[in-house]
Parts: sequence; C-alpha cells; structure tokens
Amino acid sequence: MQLKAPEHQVAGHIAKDGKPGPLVDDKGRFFKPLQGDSRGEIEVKFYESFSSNTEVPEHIRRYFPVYHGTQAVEGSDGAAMIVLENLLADFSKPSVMDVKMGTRTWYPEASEEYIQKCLKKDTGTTTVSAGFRISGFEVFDHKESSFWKPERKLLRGLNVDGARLTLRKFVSSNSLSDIGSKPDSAFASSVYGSSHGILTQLLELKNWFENQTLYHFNSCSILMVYENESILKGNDDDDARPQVKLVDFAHVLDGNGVIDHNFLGGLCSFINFIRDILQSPNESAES
Ligand SMILES: O=P(O)(O)O[C@@H]1[C@@H](OP(=O)(O)O)[C@H](OP(=O)(O)O)[C@H](O)[C@H](OP(=O)(O)O)[C@H]1OP(=O)(O)O
Ligand SMILES: Nc1ncnc2c1ncn2[C@@H]1O[C@H](COP(=O)(O)OP(=O)(O)O)[C@@H](O)[C@H]1O
Repeated sequence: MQLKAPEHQVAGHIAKDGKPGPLVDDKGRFFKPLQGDSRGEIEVKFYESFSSNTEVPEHIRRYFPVYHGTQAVEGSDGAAMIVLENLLADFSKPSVMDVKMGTRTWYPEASEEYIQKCLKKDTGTTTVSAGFRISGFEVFDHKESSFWKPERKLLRGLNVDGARLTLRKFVSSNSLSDIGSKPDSAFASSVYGSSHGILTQLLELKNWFENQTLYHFNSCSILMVYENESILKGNDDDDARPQVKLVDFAHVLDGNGVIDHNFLGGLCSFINFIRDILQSPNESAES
C-alpha cells in the first residue's frame, strides 16, 4: 500500500515530533491517526455509532466521510489510524476551506484546562462573535496558477470583516496573496449559489440540525471544496463540483434528545455570510 501525506490538508494535526500525521493512499482513502487520549476513542465511537444509526437519513450521510474502520498502518510505525474516505481524492486543483462551527468549542464535560484553552481561542477569533472561525484555507490562485495557503496565524487573527473577505477570496479569480487586492467573487454564483452549490447543501444540513438530537458536534468543522481545473478550461459551471462535508468528530457527544444549538447557531450565521456574498457579489469589501 503506497501512503503519502495529503497534498491539500488545510488544518489539524500534522506529523510532528515523532507523532504520525494523516496519510492518503491511491485508492481514495484518508488515514487519520488515532489520538492517544480520549479524542481518538471518541471519534471512533462516533463513526461506529453514526455508520450504523438507522435514524440518520440517507440524504444526510453524504455530508460525512465514509468510514472504513481502524487499521494499524505499517508505513507509520504501526500507528493505529481511522480509515476514511479521502474527500479530495477526485479533485485535481481543489480550493479547500475548513470552518470550525459554533459559538463555543468547549463543552461542560471537558476538563477545566481544555475549557480555558478553548475559551481563549474562541474569544480571540470569530467563534464567539460570528459563530464560526476559518481554521484552514487553501485556494487555487488563478492569476499565479498556483495554490495559496495563508499561515495558520493569519487565519487565527481574522476578525469578522476579515472572515467575510476570506469567504469572498475563496471564490475569486484575482490574485489573492496581495493583501490589498479586492476579491472579485467571480465564482460565487457557481460555487456558492448554483442549484447543487454550497448554499443549497448548507440549507439541507440546517434542516437536519433543526431537528436532530442524536449528537452534539462540539468543535466540528465544515470542509468546503470545489474543483478549479474545470473553471480553468472554461467548462460548464457544474464541473466545479462544490461540496460540503463535516469533519473532526473528536469531541462529539450524545445529543440526549437535545438540539445542538451551538452547531445550529453557527451554521445559521455562516449561511447568512454566504447569502450576503451571493446578494452582493460585486461589493468590494475592505481588507
Ligand atoms: O494545537 P492548537 O492550539 O493549534 O489547537 C488545535 C486546533 O487548532 P486551532 O488553533 O483551533 O486551529 C485544531 O483545530 P483545527 O482542526 O485545526 O480546526 C483542533 O481543535 C485540535 O484539537 P482536537 O484535535 O480537535 O482536539 C487542537 O489541538 P490540540 O492542541 O487540542 O491538540
Ligand atoms: N476524510 C478526509 N479527506 C480528506 N481530507 C481530510 C479528511 N478529514 C480531514 N481532512 C483534512 O485534514 C484536516 C484536519 O482534519 P481534522 O479531522 O480536523 O483533524 P484534527 O483532529 O487533527 O484537527 C482538515 O482540515 C482537512 O484538510
């Protein structure tokens, strides 16, 4: 089995200090290291529960990576990995964004130390003020013909206007690394607004979150991706294949019959940001 580090990972843990990072194979699978503490255990428990839960509607399953169990991976010193569908396997020039949802990433059952660490990040980012924060971002820069990935520190420092601008940059054709440039939102209608686009998918998820009480998706992210190759070739808008997926279930808890207001609130706010861009795609936001 040929394994390599994923080319377009935008957030989360990477191989560091002897600890393994995620890997991908050439058969469309993504291997996520099982974190040694309760996080790995919780994520496996979630995937096991979710994949066999008959209360989850079929049309909602497509928003989650397919789960293939766990496996000890030889190429990674035998580390135990969660084996998932590689969400980017079918993309050649993907633009990818990881958006951590919710007005808080902590939850009462967590340790005091963890809560304090989360609180600091939540108040220092747009989590509290907007109900989400952009934790990872990589776009294909059409002017430079290369990928542009801002440093994590830059993303952490975004305020609400910065997050709004970044959501425009995600769907723009002009140069992005230039801090002063005004994003043109050229792909907003095909990526965010088309009939199968990001907004339609987010609204479908929202419908489910308005009713589902099975799980509480603490600290979970929405991963948005679309294909740039088709746009470069001037193909049909539909070839951009915009996709919304949920990732990172290391802090998911049983919903116990209660609506996940934290995720739902963040999702509603995020939807409004996307709607605003669609309603005024030419508005030049200040950077
Ligand atoms: O290490 P940090 O401070 O960058 O925090 C990680 C987070 O990065 P962030 O700064 O929020 O973008 C990171 O967030 P992303 O996945 O990058 O959005 C995770 O929250 C990670 O914790 P866990 O695996 O979900 O328990 C967090 O890792 P842990 O420190 O909890 O291991
Ligand atoms: N199934 C997947 N397929 C492709 N990429 C993925 C998948 N799951 C996660 N990723 C990539 O890895 C990043 C981190 O994933 P995540 O589950 O949040 O890890 P962590 O628990 O280390 O924060 C995501 O932002 C995304 O870029």
